[in-house]
Amino acid sequence: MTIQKIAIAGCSGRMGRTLLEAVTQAPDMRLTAALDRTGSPYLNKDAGELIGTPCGIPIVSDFASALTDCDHLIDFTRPAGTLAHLSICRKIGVKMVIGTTGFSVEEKNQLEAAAKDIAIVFAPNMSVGVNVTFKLLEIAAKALNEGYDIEIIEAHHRHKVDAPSGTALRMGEVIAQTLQRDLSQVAVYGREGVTGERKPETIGFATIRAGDIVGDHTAMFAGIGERVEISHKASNRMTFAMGALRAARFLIDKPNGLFDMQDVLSLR
Ligand SMILES: NC(=O)C1=CN([C@@H]2O[C@H](COP(=O)(O)OP(=O)(O)OC[C@H]3O[C@@H](n4cnc5c(N)ncnc54)[C@H](OP(=O)(O)O)[C@@H]3O)[C@@H](O)[C@H]2O)C=CC1
Ligand SMILES: O=C(O)C1=N[C@H](C(=O)O)C[C@H](O)C1
Repeated sequence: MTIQKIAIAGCSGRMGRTLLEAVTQAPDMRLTAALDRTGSPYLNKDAGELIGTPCGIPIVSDFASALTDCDHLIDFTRPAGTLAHLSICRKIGVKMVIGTTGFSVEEKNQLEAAAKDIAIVFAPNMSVGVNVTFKLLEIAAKALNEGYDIEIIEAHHRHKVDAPSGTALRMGEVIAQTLQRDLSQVAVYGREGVTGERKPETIGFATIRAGDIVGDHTAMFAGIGERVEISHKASNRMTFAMGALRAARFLIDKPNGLFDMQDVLSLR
């Protein structure tokens, strides 16, 4: 068994801490770098202290030198951070697993360009359940392609900064693509005031931010006399972290290319 050398960006964040737990418990992985941004109060502390088990790896902020002895960087931070890390990984040939959400179209193009040189898995949701849900949405959209109004509802914790969630947007993309609609033309993000009647081809998004909700997503297909709801509810961030580890294993023999969890889970 070849041991994969893993670096974690944003290691003191919610996902960073969960990833620390997952990586330090994985028999085929070794944590070789734990990174936080400049100014983090955790710099120079043992990364394991964040999860109650010291591991001898200090938290540092100099990505370029910390990444020299790593195979993969797992990055769940913010678009600006991920893009800065991307350019270093591209330069020194470190593969990336990117879970960050909230990228603009232009920023996503930067990921695609970097994937010419390094292998990347980029997915708004790394859980197996959500990725199976995307397949269920294809089936539902194909069968309920007329006479059903489509709405996507998502709920997350009070600290989440982007909306709608990356997963909700991907759900919209999957449905729009199946129905040969252009999401940028048919998406409706929230409603207020005298909105007029619903246009049949629209795909609506509704966002809830409250408490400690880990991540709930529902796609509703509402017709006359019935409605179908396809839901996923995450109750623990470890489901995302385990998906990220699967993604890193998937990348071992990939020299370059941009992949998502549908590739990792052979769902395409
Ligand atoms: N794909 C998936 O399966 C999942 C994706 N996510 C996504 O992952 C991301 C992180 O979520 P979460 O862990 O809850 O967020 P947190 O805010 O808890 O953690 C984010 C971490 O990134 C750091 N960070 C913020 N901005 C920058 C920057 N510009 N450069 C470098 N580091 C930065 C933060 O540092 P500081 O504390 O100093 O700000 C923190 O350590 C979000 O985009 C979220 O949507 C979340 C769960 C699952
Ligand atoms: O910020 C989060 O917490 C999550 N973000 C992802 C998203 O935006 O879809 C995935 C998950 O739902 C948790």
